[in-house]
Amino acid sequence: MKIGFIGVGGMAQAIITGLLKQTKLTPSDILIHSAHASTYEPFANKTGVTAKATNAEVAQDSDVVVLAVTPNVATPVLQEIRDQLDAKRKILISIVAGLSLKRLEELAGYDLPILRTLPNLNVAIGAGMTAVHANEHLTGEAKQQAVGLFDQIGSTVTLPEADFSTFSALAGSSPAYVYFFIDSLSRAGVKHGLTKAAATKIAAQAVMGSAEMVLKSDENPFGLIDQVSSPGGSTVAGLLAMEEAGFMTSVVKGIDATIDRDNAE
Ligand SMILES: NC(=O)C1=CN([C@@H]2O[C@H](COP(=O)(O)OP(=O)(O)OC[C@H]3O[C@@H](n4cnc5c(N)ncnc54)[C@H](OP(=O)(O)O)[C@@H]3O)[C@@H](O)[C@H]2O)C=CC1
Ligand SMILES: O=C(O)[C@@H]1CCC=N1
Repeated sequence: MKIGFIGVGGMAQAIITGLLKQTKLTPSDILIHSAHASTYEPFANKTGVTAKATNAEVAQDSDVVVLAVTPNVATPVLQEIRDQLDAKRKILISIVAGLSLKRLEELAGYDLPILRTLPNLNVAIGAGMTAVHANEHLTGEAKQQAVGLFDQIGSTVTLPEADFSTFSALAGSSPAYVYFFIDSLSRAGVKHGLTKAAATKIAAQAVMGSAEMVLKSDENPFGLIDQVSSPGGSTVAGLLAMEEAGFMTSVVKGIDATIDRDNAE
């Protein structure tokens, strides 16, 4: 199976890196093209994937075409490759935030099997979280194959398209917010005398363990907060100070702004 990527930015590179690490796909199975050779040629040289000269060549020579461009250029790019998207032989996977299946079908072909996805950057290490929704033409083995790509680089969840914006904030953008939280913890460690490297490792390991605890424990997060907060202790003092500075409100406001921006696409 040949997989072609149109757009080779941060997210496409993360998916390709994850696929090469976690699946049986080899660099020769992957084709790429993007707007600037200065982006895709060094990536092809580094990973061994094949750089093509045009978007149309990628679409022509791939069984699965992954649309990984920014939303503002998705329309002209799909118009450019539409003739190559033979509905009997190709699957289109879109990772473009805010681009509906209806719009994808209008632009790429009404009979084309299409999987709309919203992955996150952690697919690069096989720990992604990806929402998927297939159109009516993507069924059976072809659907399993397309969704299976994302199952192999993390977890997937099938969601109604109406929930994609919320998912995008909670899982697509949230890695940035969690990295920000880790960096904030780490900076506080530096303020109190730790090196940045030591503080970052300590903070990241604590966040990773805490996420795993939430997933594996029967308790909800508030129950776990209570277990950490010894009566009269330091944790509850820290929690109250964070809340006084608006911790939960700032997180919810950030998610609201993320959803609003996604809906404006
Ligand atoms: N970043 C993330 O965590 C996530 C991103 N997404 C979605 O993934 C998509 C890509 O985002 P991201 O990787 O962050 O963005 P980037 O800006 O990093 O990548 C966009 C890519 O599109 C390419 N491109 C622009 N114009 C064209 C064109 N005419 N033909 C071919 N390629 C073109 C760019 O080429 P060049 O580099 O050569 O200029 C670049 O490689 C977006 O639609 C976004 O919504 C979804 C989930 C998470
Ligand atoms: O910032 C963005 O628009 C994309 C969508 C989800 C993550 N990154």
